[in-house]
Amino acid sequence: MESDLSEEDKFLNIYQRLEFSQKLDPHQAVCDSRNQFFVFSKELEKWTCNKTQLVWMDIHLNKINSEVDKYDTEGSINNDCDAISRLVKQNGKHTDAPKWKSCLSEMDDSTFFDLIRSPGECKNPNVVEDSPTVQSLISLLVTNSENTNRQPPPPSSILHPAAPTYKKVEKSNNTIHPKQPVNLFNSGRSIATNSDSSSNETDFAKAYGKDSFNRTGMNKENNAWTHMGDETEEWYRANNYGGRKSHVAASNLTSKYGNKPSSGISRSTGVSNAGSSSASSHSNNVFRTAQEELRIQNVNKYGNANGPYNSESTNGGYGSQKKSLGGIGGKPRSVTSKFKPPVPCEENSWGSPNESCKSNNDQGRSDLLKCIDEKMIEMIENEIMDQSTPITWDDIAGLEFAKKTIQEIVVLPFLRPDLFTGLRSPPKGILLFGPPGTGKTLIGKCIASESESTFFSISASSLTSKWIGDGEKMVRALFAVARTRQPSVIFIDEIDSLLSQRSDTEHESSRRMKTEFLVQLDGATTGDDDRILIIGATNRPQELDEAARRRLIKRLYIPLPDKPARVQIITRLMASERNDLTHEQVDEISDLTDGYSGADMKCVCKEASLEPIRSIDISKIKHISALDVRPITIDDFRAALSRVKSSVSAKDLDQYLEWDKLFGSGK
Ligand SMILES: Nc1ncnc2c1ncn2[C@@H]1O[C@H](COP(=O)(O)OP(=O)(O)OP(=O)(O)O)[C@@H](O)[C@H]1O
Repeated sequence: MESDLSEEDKFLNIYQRLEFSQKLDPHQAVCDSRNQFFVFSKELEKWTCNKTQLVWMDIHLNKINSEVDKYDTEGSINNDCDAISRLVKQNGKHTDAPKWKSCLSEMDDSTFFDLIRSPGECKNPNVVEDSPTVQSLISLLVTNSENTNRQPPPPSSILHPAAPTYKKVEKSNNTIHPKQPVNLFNSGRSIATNSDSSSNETDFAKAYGKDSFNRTGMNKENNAWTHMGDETEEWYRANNYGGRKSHVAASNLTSKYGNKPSSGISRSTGVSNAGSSSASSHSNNVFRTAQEELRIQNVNKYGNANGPYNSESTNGGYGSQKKSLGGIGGKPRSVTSKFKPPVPCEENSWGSPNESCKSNNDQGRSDLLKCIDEKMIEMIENEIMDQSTPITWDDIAGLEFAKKTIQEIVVLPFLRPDLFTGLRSPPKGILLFGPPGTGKTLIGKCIASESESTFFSISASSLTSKWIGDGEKMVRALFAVARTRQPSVIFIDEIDSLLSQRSDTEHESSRRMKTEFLVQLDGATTGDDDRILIIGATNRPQELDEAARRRLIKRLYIPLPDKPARVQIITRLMASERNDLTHEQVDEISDLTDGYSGADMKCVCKEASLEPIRSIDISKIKHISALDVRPITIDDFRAALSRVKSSVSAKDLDQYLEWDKLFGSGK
């Protein structure tokens, strides 16, 4: 599936998600600058998740799909989730948060600041050269110090001068896996090398379009390093950072980094050779302040001192129109500007509502959604809110007991809430358990359409992989949106993987998501006012967390279809196909399919319906009329049955029956 998003949109999308997920919690804002490290070290764990998220998004955007296949050393990647966990495992040695924590906490201040300024040159033996963690760390420092309005680290352009790319790296024996996403903050493209600046521009322009080359504020004449040099100089002027020199001329800086063949990060960030152009721009040794230099260049280039971001200028700066990297008023966010998260309305680090929160209120948005990220709301409405064809009870074969119970406890109370109050109030959590492919999802959809509710369908594995790191926020957002769309049904497929029994070894983010889910579940299932029904579906009820089990009061076993149900499925599916099956033959097929699930039955029917096509001579298939294709016969079913087997074993069935006896709502 090719995404319609432009490269820039994709980048903004990912960048904002990352930025969003790095938003500080209030307690982190009180830490002093040295303690920041501990906080950020902790955050590295979070960063690991973000990388995963990034990997996932890349997978989703079809950027590394084929690479994932190559990566599958065990030969069985079943889904994105597996792929990601494997990628994370591989990347693990680079993002080893505890190791970083101890290594950095022991580090003296000067090593620490050296690391920030020039990670590639840091001589600390514990710092892994080329480690993406170093870059992540720097990115975190930059982003977070902006968030907290504390003393800023060096300008981000020093550390990651180039715009991010989706550069594909060929598989190699590097310690960093080739499929590891290109660090957003480190493009791997060295833009500013004087000798090949034009080719770099071409590269960059190729990747982002000619326009975006200008929009980043980096262009051929006013080349990136000159710009960086100025910014750097200003930064050093403004901040006596870490007790170091308060003023360092840009040329000094550039020669320091520019002439050394540095390794690791600085090489890849483009810092290493970047100095030469700057040096030439300062070669006449006339010292100007950064501000002056910038103004002159802007006047030359744009005809005004404010450069591309001049409010009157039609030349849109990067993000100067609608989109911006957290920038305010169309200007890109600078290192000293106050962080404006893309999150519309969570409390900021200082405990007061942020700007976008206020504007949301101004716009009169629902109170329920005011603290939820707009992007998440959008995602929920687009991806999770199910607007597929309504399902009726007649579409579900068999399962009479489950249907009757559900009608009684769910549908009627949803339609007439006034009749079902007090003792009659219905359960708000239902668990559907049973073998795969027996119609649990169908029932969920049917409940939603019959009770005229909004249907939210989410699979737990997508919560844990797709929104990894953001899972807990996603859960909160999901329930908030569901509250605004009442009555609503939230259907959670594979609920066992979301609410499996908690263990000490599980990841922090997954534990947080579980807790959030249970809290929301509790709220939704005990709140009298809410008309939200939670339906969990699982094939592994025995793995469900006890607390979750308790909250899903009605636990209904959805078994394999019995014979009448199988007849019903065959008849319904064959109704739309030409066939010459008699009642007796349908009966025979249903006998032959004992032990098949509803999904298996569908497979058999599909396979049988292909037989008439297979019998057509391949040379005639192009011209044959649909009416000339022979009808489906019993023999086609016999052939299909030799290929399609039941997917559920007798042993599995015993387990369900046993669990039903213990915890099920029975017959
Ligand atoms: N009782 C049924 N009546 C009609 N069709 C059914 C029934 N059960 C399953 N099917 C068919 O099988 C397909 C899969 O069913 P569904 O997704 O509801 O199963 P499920 O129990 O949710 O499976 P899983 O546990 O794997 O998610 C349906 O789209 C439908 O075509």
